[in-house]
Amino acid sequence: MMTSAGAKFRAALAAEQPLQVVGAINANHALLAKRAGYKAIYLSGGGVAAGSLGLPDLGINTLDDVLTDIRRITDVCDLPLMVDIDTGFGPSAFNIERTIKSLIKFGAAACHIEDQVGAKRCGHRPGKEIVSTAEMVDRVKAAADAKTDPDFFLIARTDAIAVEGVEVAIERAIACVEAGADGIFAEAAYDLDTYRRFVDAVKVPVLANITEFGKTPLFTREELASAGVAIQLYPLSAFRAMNKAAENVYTAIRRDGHQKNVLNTMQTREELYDRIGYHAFEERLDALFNTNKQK
Ligand SMILES: C[C@](O)(C(=O)O)[C@H](CC(=O)O)C(=O)O
Ligand SMILES: [Mg+2]
Repeated sequence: MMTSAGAKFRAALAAEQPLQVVGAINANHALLAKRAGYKAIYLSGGGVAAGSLGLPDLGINTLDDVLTDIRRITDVCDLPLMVDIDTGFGPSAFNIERTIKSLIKFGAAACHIEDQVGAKRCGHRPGKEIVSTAEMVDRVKAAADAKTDPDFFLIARTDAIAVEGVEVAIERAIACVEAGADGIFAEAAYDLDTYRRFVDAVKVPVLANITEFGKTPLFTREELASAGVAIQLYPLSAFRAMNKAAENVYTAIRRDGHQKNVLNTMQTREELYDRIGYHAFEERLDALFNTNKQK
């Protein structure tokens, strides 16, 4: 029997502690992440919004926008993919059920669903609002019941730390685990002690979102390991770097009338072909032509 994506994610989690999960904004980056040695990758909601659609992370993108990006990644990369599904693309339990089933069908291994209101914001922005614990528990139950692969890894994210404090956030997280969450995402935690408290209380893998320029300090792997964190996430690191590099190139070519000053910042043609297996495809194409010729 083929190993499911969910089972692969669980194997990665068992093999590496904490498991480093990097954001891959597209299929090409998924291949780069695999090449760099990561055991799992991530599709960021903020990344789908900003990268694929040029929109802010405010709950604007739909399930279909996310599924398109998932499929493109899982078509070429066999690393287990964790997906940000924001508030689950509700409002009802039926929508959430459809979301989870579609994710599994498109090859995702794990996801996180959060307790913000539908008109959500980035977790590191002010003005967040959260739904009641009862409503979040319903979301998690709907998601857990919808798993067509029992190994699909369901993470409940709570944004409550910034809104109601750590104590309340931990209580919520415990309620989510009782409702069927396999892991907990403690969003916008601001110190190691908070992670430690979550880890001790929830007894399931805890995710630390180490996103740049946000509310969480850029804790190292060792620091997070010492707090018992199981998953460390870098959702948009490569995306931010890629955008900066693109801006530099656009500015330089516009300014200089040529690209010679920025050539050394570019991936070469050979490197690109190597990363996407271009030559192997070309060999198959040549073989195909030979076959055709013989006919
Ligand atoms: C993890 C996150 O949900 C994402 O969409 O990637 C964002 C990351 C970010 O905006 O830096 C979040 O933390 O809300
Ligand atoms: Mg997000």
